[in-house]
Amino acid sequence: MTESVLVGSDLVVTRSGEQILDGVSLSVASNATVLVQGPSGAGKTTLFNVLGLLEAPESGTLHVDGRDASALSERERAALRRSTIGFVFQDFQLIGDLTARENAALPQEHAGEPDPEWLDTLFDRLGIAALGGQYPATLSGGEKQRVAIARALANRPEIVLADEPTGQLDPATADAVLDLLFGMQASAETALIVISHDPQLAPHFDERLQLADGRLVEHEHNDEQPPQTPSSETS
Ligand SMILES: Nc1ncnc2c1ncn2[C@@H]1O[C@H](COP(=O)(O)OP(=O)(O)OP(=O)(O)O)[C@@H](O)[C@H]1O
Repeated sequence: MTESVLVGSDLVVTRSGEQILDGVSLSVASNATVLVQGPSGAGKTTLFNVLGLLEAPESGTLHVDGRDASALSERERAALRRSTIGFVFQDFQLIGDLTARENAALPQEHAGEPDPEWLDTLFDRLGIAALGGQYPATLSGGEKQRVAIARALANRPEIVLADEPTGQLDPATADAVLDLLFGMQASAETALIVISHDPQLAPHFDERLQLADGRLVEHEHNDEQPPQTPSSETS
């Protein structure tokens, strides 16, 4: 049985008296791919922030890589976030006056663990090896997204969280970016949690969660196991 790398239980977030997350519970296996869907305003980005330790829930518990995040100080949560989670933000969030390579290297710098060979590997696999010296303003949306993916994976995180990673891309580039994200997820053995409106993404994921009004209203497992061979009962 694969162990869970992320376990949220009864997560609640309230803003201005309104429940934005209303008792969300979920468990993500260490190599699972999970798609979180839901209409605008359902609470997807809020869930992304909570699962990514960017925002503390008002109540409920969250275990990340076996550690109870609710019991940690702000500083400890930041350290846990840096060491276990890679983020791909909807708007890339690349720093304009750093090159692509410098942007992707940031998590390694923050952790004090430079690993230029791994960055080379990431840039190669993502097809952006030639773009390392360029600044974000000179990159296309798809190229920026690839740099953002390289940055998310720079520290070999256990969990990658991606908020609408294909939202700003044309369909062909979106497909290419998704392929890369899945390819990297499989080879780096991370859990991949993607938030997206796009219903076409669903078949690619092991699990699909549907959020509505801050609640998890559906949880589907996509069983792609090959059909079982007839059991020994006939032999
Ligand atoms: N800082 C805030 N203060 C008050 N309400 C907020 C705040 N941030 C988000 N909300 C509200 O919380 C609800 C959920 O927002 P959230 O961004 O998590 O939804 P979402 O599912 O990601 O939406 P979208 O798909 O449009 O990005 C929305 O009704 C939003 O208006």
